[in-house]
Amino acid sequence: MLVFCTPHQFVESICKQLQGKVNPNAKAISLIKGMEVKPDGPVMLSKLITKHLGIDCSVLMGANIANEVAMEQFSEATVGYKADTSIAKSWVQAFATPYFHVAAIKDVEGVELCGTLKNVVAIAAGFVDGLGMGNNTKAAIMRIGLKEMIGFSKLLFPTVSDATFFESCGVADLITTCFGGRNRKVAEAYARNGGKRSFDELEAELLGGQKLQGVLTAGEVFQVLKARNWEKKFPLFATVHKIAIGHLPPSTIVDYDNESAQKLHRNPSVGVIG
Ligand SMILES: NC(=O)c1ccc[n+]([C@@H]2O[C@H](COP(=O)([O-])OP(=O)(O)OC[C@H]3O[C@@H](n4cnc5c(N)ncnc54)[C@H](O)[C@@H]3O)[C@@H](O)[C@H]2O)c1
Ligand SMILES: O=P(O)(O)OC[C@H](O)CO
Repeated sequence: MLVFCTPHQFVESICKQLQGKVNPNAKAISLIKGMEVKPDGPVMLSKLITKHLGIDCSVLMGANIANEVAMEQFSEATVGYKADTSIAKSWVQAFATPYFHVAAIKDVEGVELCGTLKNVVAIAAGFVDGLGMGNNTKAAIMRIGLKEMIGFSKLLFPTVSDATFFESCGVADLITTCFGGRNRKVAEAYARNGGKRSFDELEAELLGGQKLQGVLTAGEVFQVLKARNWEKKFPLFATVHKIAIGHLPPSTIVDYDNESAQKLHRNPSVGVIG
């Protein structure tokens, strides 16, 4: 059993180092929240691991801020698996404890996209905090962000299930990250400084060697939006990226094209009910 848990930007190089050294019967699981964007489109990391190592790869995502899990405080997680129920059962057995409840669902892309995209929304939530706005604003941003997470996931993978977003990997992880995560923390500092200190500088100062995922993911999501002409469908995702690279001021996080957002919410082609 191989467990992958590293910042997402290093996965491909790690896989290349492992090539030819892994038993073909091994099973992998990725706890990594992020994706890669290749010239022909986005690639989920579970797929990248399978491609490089030729082994099955499930994912485990959820509302799991590491220090709280380490203190054995009750939390839940979701295993996303491809097809084989016996593999899913073995991962649940490997991870579950009385204080860490694990459920498995057959929606590997949906579970992985929840973990990936919530980091972009957490950056937006951090901007709201840094701007001194209150809980109503943060809740609004989280609601719009969740709608964009669902819409984007279903456009990329029509098999993604609505039910996935109500598991720990979905709404629960969104909530914990928007209130207690590192993405939120660094984005708050970025907005407090009016966007004048870079994310790289703030990450180094505030995270003591740990790595942010949301800013890179916002850039990767933006590449997909540009390539597919979806920018107007996902105004929050696009705005987070533009703020993070300094093309817009942090205050614009509540100032994006609301008309487009309303259209997204009512557009049945993205499977979102207004
Ligand atoms: N920390 C959490 O609360 C938490 C919870 C759930 C999921 N995750 C996800 O797990 C993944 C890993 O997060 P983390 O918090 O454990 O990592 P982290 O931010 O603590 O990053 C440090 C790790 O990255 C490794 N690293 C640094 N540079 C590297 C390089 N060039 N090549 C390879 N490895 C390198 C370090 O050795 C170290 O193990 C992320 O995708 C994150 O979103 C984290
Ligand atoms: O600290 P963050 O923002 O990387 O979030 C950590 C985990 O993803 C929460 O489940």
